[in-house]
Order: sequence, then structure tokens, then C-alpha cells
Amino acid sequence: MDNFPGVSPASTPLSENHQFAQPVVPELVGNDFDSRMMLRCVELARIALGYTSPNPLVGAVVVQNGEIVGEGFHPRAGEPHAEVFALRAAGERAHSSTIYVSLEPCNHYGRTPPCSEGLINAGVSKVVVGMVDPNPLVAGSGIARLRAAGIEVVVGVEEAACRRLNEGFIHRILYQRPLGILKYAMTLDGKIATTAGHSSWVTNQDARTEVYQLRGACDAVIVGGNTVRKDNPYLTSHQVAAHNPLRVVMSRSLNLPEQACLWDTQEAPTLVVTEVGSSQAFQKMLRSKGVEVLEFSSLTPEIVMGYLYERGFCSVLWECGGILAASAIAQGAVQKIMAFIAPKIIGGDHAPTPVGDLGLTSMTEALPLERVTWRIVGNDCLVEGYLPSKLK
Ligand SMILES: Nc1nc(O)c(N)c(N[C@@H]2O[C@H](COP(=O)(O)O)[C@@H](O)[C@H]2O)n1
Ligand SMILES: [Zn+2]
Repeated sequence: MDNFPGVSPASTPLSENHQFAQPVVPELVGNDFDSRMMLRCVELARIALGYTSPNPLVGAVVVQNGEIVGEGFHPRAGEPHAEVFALRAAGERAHSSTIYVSLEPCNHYGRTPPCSEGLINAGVSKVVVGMVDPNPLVAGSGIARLRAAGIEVVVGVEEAACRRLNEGFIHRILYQRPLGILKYAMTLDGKIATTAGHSSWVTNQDARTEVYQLRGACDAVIVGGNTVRKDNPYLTSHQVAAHNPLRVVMSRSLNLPEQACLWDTQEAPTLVVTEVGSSQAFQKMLRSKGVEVLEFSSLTPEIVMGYLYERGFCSVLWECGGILAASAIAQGAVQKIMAFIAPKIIGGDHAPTPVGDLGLTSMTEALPLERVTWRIVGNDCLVEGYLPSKLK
């Protein structure tokens, strides 16, 4: 099992969960201070990027007289919640304190007892919450329980940052599927490779490093057989992030190379999903290398996403070619687009493009992205946006 940088696995010692204490900032009061503390919660939560599914990323900070006296984050499902680590780190100083937490404290017995009770028992006087927990087992009941116990509760501080942090978890809870992110890199004339299929590299190192970080934050990354045959990718986070996603290959035929970087499972696990009836000999060869192989009666993006949901995943990165990308979009397996655009022209009548045929013939049918943002990454531009909600 892989570890957090500087943090030991499974039973993370509390002292180490607490090792991120910040200096006192007495001059900051009111909303600025609340914002700073909540952003610190988000920062703490992000230490566990890639490790917490099906649970959310959560950070917590205990403040006494303007001083941080305890910090914590949720390291992984089955371990205590962020509030517990922060309260334990604060010890006696949790009494009459204000606790900041990026997600509403839970109010149910799951793998762990309710944090609402822990906060009441610790004697905190105020709880500042980033966002309400969309989990129907919580959904406002944690806030109500704290208020009923006479604790002041403020909700919605840095809510946008808290929601962004957990967009995969939120999507999983609301739609019973992982959030699907389609990432591609294309030239300014919309090509992901040359006519000959060569694609190394469309974007510069900075953009590729950002993709490695993205992989580290996702639970799985999916490609089709064509990408394995043409690019022979690793699909790891290349040590830029501590976590590696499950690498998933979708192939009906198992017409795949005997030798491929993805069959080396030392660094990261690989799952090949195929259809009933594909070569048993090839499946045996893959299994002998430590590759997991699963057969489905019908192999579609929707079925694979349903399976990955059951496996507990919150976010899945599609790094496939245009044909599979179009099929994933059409089946509602993609909600978010991340397009890296390199300022170069390659041309080519038959050079591949990021999204294949969607069956749309009029420009009025084009799928308009929502909540679009863009930024420069090194020499390239990253455009991000969300497919219209009706596709979700
Ligand atoms: N507020 C809060 N802090 C954390 O650190 C959390 N992990 C959660 N998670 C919520 O509780 C559910 C998981 O409970 P168990 O870990 O199984 O006990 C999760 O679905 C969230 O709703 N909340
Ligand atoms: Zn909890």
C-alpha cells in the first residue's frame, strides 16, 4: 500500500496527522480569519488526495483564542474522521474552542461513530462548516444535532473551494456513479496525434506534470486497446503524486500487445475489462503478470462506470482516444472536460481528434460546456468545463 509523503500508512499516528500546525495569526479576525482557517482545512484534506474513496477529503482545524491548537484530516475510509484527529491533537484545549471543518460533521454510525457526538463531548462552543454533507445519512442532521446541543454553527465558509475539493464524492453520492473526467491534449488545430499516430508530445512538460498530479487525485484512469497499442502508456502519476490510480484497459477483443508498460504492476495496479468469450490464453498471461482481468457480458463505458462505482470509486479519468471518448460522452460516463491545448499546428486530413462521432449534424446540437475556466500551464492552455447537466 502506498503512503502519504511523510505520513505512515493505515494507523496514521495522531502526532503525524497533526504535524502541519500553522503559526498563530492574531491580527486576523472575522470573515478573513474564517476564510483562512477553512482554506487551511482544504489544504489539510488534500494531503490524502487519491486515498479516501468512497469517503470524502476532509480537513479540520481547532482554534482557541485565535491560535490553532489542533489540526487533522481524514486519511482513508475506515480511519477516524478529520474532526477526531483535530480534537485529539487539541486535547483539553478543544474545550470552548471553535472548530473549522470543510464538510458538515457526520451524525451517523458508519465505519466510525458520529463526529457530532465527539464535538459535543469535547465541549466545543462553535463549529464553522464549509459545506453541507450531501450524503443522505448526514444531509444537515449533523448541523441540527450540534445546534440542538447549544453549539453555534456557521455554514458555507469558502463553500466553493470545499465543493471543488469533493466534486467526485458529491457526484458519487448524487448520481451513484464516479465523476467522469475526459482529459485530452490537442494541437491548436484540434489534433491529438499526427496522421501516422505519433503523439509524443503534444503539450510541454508543465502540462504533463499537471496530468500526473491529476492522475494522483483520481481513483482510476481508463484507456482503450488502441491507446495501449499505439502509445504504450504508463498512466501513473510518475512520482509527482504519492498515489497511483487503478489503470483500466477496455478491450472487447483482447487484441493487445504481449509486452506493455501497463502489464508491469509493480508500481501501480492494472485492470483489463473485456467481454465474455475473449482469449482465455491472453487472460491467463495477463493474470500471471499480476493484472486483474474481468469479463462482462457487454462492455460499455456505462457498465464499466457502474462497476467502478460498486468498487467505491469517486473519480475516474478518461485518457482514451476519440472513439471511446465519444461513446463515454454519449453514455453519460463523462461530466467534466479538461482540454490541454498546445499552440502548434500539425494538420492532417486523417489526424485523430479528441472526440469521435456523436451523431450530431447541426452546430446547434453541439454540447455547450458550463462553468468554463481557462488558464495557462507553461506554454499551453488548459480549458476546463462541465457537460450540460441533462447528460449527467
Ligand atoms: N465531516 C466528515 N469528516 C470526515 O473526515 C469524513 N470522512 C466524513 N465523512 C462522512 O461520513 C461518511 C463516511 O462515514 P464512515 O467513515 O463510514 O464512518 C461519508 O460518506 C461522509 O458522509 N465527514
Ligand atoms: Zn464524522
